[in-house]
Order: sequence, then C-alpha cells, then structure tokens
Amino acid sequence: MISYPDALALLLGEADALESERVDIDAVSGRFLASDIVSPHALPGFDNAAMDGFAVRAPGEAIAAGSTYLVGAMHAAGDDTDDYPDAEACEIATGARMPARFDTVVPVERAERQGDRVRFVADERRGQNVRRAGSDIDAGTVALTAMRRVDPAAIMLLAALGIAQVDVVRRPRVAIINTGSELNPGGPLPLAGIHDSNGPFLASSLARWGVEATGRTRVADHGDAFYLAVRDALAAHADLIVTTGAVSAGRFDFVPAALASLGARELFHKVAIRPGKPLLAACFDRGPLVVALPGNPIAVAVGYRFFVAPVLRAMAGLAPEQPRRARLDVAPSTREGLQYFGLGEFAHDEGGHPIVRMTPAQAAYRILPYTQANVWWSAVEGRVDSVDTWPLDPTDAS
Ligand SMILES: Nc1nc2c(c(=O)[nH]1)N[C@H]1C(S)=C(S)[C@@H](COP(=O)(O)OP(=O)(O)OC[C@H]3O[C@@H](n4cnc5c(N)ncnc54)[C@H](O)[C@@H]3O)O[C@H]1N2
Ligand code: MOO
Repeated sequence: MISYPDALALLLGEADALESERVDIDAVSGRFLASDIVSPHALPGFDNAAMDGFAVRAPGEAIAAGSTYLVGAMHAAGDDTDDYPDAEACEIATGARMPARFDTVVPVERAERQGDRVRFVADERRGQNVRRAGSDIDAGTVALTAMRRVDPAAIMLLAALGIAQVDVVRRPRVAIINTGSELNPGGPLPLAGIHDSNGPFLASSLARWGVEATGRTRVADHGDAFYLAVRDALAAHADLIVTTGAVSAGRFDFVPAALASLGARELFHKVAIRPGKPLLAACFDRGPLVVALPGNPIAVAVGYRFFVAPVLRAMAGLAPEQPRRARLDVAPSTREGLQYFGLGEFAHDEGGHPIVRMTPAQAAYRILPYTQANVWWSAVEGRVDSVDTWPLDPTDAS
C-alpha cells in the first residue's frame, strides 16, 4: 500500500498552480496574491499630527514649560493650506497635515488657552506627536508579497495605498459529490437514515478556502447516479472533484469503476493511513483531479486536511505546509505500517515545550472529538516524543 508522503507527491504532481486574474479589492478577500504589491506612494503620505492639540515650531530641541504662542487658526484633517504667516501656533486635529514650518504638536491636555494665545504647561520635545511621511511604508517598497492570502489586514493596507484592483490566483472550481442511500438533508429521518454531515462539512471547509463551488450533489448508492454527477462536474469545468463514500471494499463501492469508465486515470487507491485508508485519487487528462474520500466523517476530515487542502495550496501556488513538532502526552495505539492522524489540543508543558494532549474517544465515526480539538497530529508506530502537528483548519496555516 502506498505511503502518505508518496501518495501526496503523486497527487501534487498533478496539481498545477492556476492562472491569475485582476479583481477589485471589494471582492478579493480570501484570495491569493499572484504577484508582489509594490507601494505606489508613502504611508502616511505627508507629515501629520498624532494628537489633537497645537502645532508649533519649536525654537530649539525643546519648548520650555510656561512658553506662550500666538494661535493663528484651526487646522483640521483634510485642510491643505500652509498659509499661516503670522501664526506661532495652530490648533490642529489628529491626522491633519502639518502646515509648512510647523514641526511639533503639543497635546491639548498640556495647553491652556489664554485669549488668542496658548500657554504650554510642561516641557515639550521638538518633533513630538508628528507622524512622519513614509514612517509606515515608503513608496516603491514591497508592501505585500506574492502568494499571501488577502486577509482583512492586507485589505486595509491595499485600501490605504489606494490600490483598487490586484492580480490574484483564479479560484479553483470544486464539485462535491456525497454518496449514500442512507443520507438525508436536515429534518426528520426515515428508519436507518442519517443526516448528511460530510456534504455540509466539505462545503463550509471549501468556502473558507474561497473556492468557487460548482455544485454539491447527493447521490444514492448506485454507480449510474454517481457517474452522472461526475459527468455534470466535468461539464461545469471543475478543477477538483471531491467525493465521499462508496470507495472501500463493499458491494456498493462503485466509485473506482465509475471513474474508470469516464476515462479517469487512477493515481492511487488505498493509502497506509488511518483513518481514511480507502482513499482514492484520480485525474482526467486536461480535466479535474478527483479526490474520493471514504465516507466515515473523520476519514473525510483527514482527507480534506491532508489531501484536498494540499491540492488547494498547490493550485494557489503556495509551497507545501510545514508541520510543527510537538510531544504527544500519551501513546496512540498504532499499527505497524500505518500513519495515524489524530486530534488533540496544543499546549506547552511546564518546561515551555510544545505538547499535544490527545483528544479522548476518537474514532472514524465520532464527530464530537473533532469539535473539541484545535490541532491535528500524525504519528507512526507509537512514537510520542516528536510528532508532526498541523492547525486544525488549513486556512490557519502559514
Ligand atoms: N470489509 C471492509 N469494510 C470496510 C473497510 C475495508 O477496508 N474493508 N474500510 C472501512 C473504512 S476504514 C472506512 S473509512 C469505510 C469507508 O467506506 P466507504 O468509503 O465505502 O463509505 P461508506 O460505506 O459509504 O460510508 C462509511 C460510513 O460513513 C457514513 N457516511 C457516508 N457518507 C456520509 C455523509 N455524507 N455524512 C455522514 N456520514 C456519512 C456511512 O453512513 C457509513 O457509516 O469503510 C469501512 N469498511
Ligand atoms: O480509514 Mo476508515 O477512514 O478508518 O474509517
């Protein structure tokens, strides 16, 4: 049986980075930058006041307590005049551009207005409370690097720089197909029915990635329905098809045959991992990749985290994710030759070393432990001293 690293390498060998497109920043949240963003101008764009108070020109390195200045005008944010020829001081608002010849701001709390003059009650330093042009970012420097996800912080910077559109990687088109005659949407269940939880899980996971969903289909356990659903995904030009169920050894496990009959080339079927062993991957020539996950919910979570998410990273042009090492607090029961993926809670021990506390009661069908964990770990043959760990959600990975 193929190992996880070998299977992943085969899969990623078929996952090319997608092309880029230009998108308005209002619609770019969650996308990946296709190229560096170079700052078109400095931020701040001009020297401006950091506090409400009085702009003055300091006579030397300091202003002595008790000094008084003739106040010329009120200078608010947005005022562009420099023309205060007779003023020794200007009332100024936070963010207002420093008028020419003024170099220092004394906050209003340390100033007393006396008619048309202002008296400063404490010693003040020349240049204080002025936010210098370019002190956040200089013109012509790299503000954001290629492949970075456009998060709200990036949006704030892009907007401040006045950049209205950016080149980002095209969103992958992904189709979800959930198989199982026992599956039902929310609401009352027939005897022996269950609610489809893998479909909503995958839809929400993929939405967090910012993929373009081309459809989510639930099909009963027979090959023809699955065949038609895959054909629809091909017609919708999906880049990736993620399926659940019907991929192991049972009578209704029609996924491998249906994919083969549609012309898909199998990359691997069954991986030496637990849970998720029956996982299958295939690809269509000049068409989508298919990741067929076994139906057990935690096998789907593992398949998404360790097969689908790496494909999405590759399609976004990102380098493979690097796990963090940590110690597991108890030895998992592992079997020789299998790589185990499990859930845990990331913490630090008394010595400050990273440790993962294993989430209790884990099994491929049990969903509750998944909701109680914040990290995935992976161990081979009972090793606990140093295991790989990953954030629970791949969108939290760097
Ligand atoms: N004789 C063998 N039996 C099984 C093997 C095996 O190697 N030999 N592998 C086991 C493992 S491991 C897994 S995982 C499952 C995977 O089976 P399938 O991929 O064929 O999945 P199903 O049989 O369709 O479903 C398995 C399980 O998951 C539930 N399920 C399915 N879809 C959903 C959904 N959308 N939402 C919630 N739950 C779902 C389904 O009801 C079953 O309980 O096979 C083992 N058996
Ligand atoms: O590999 Mo299965 O996914 O353990 O339940």
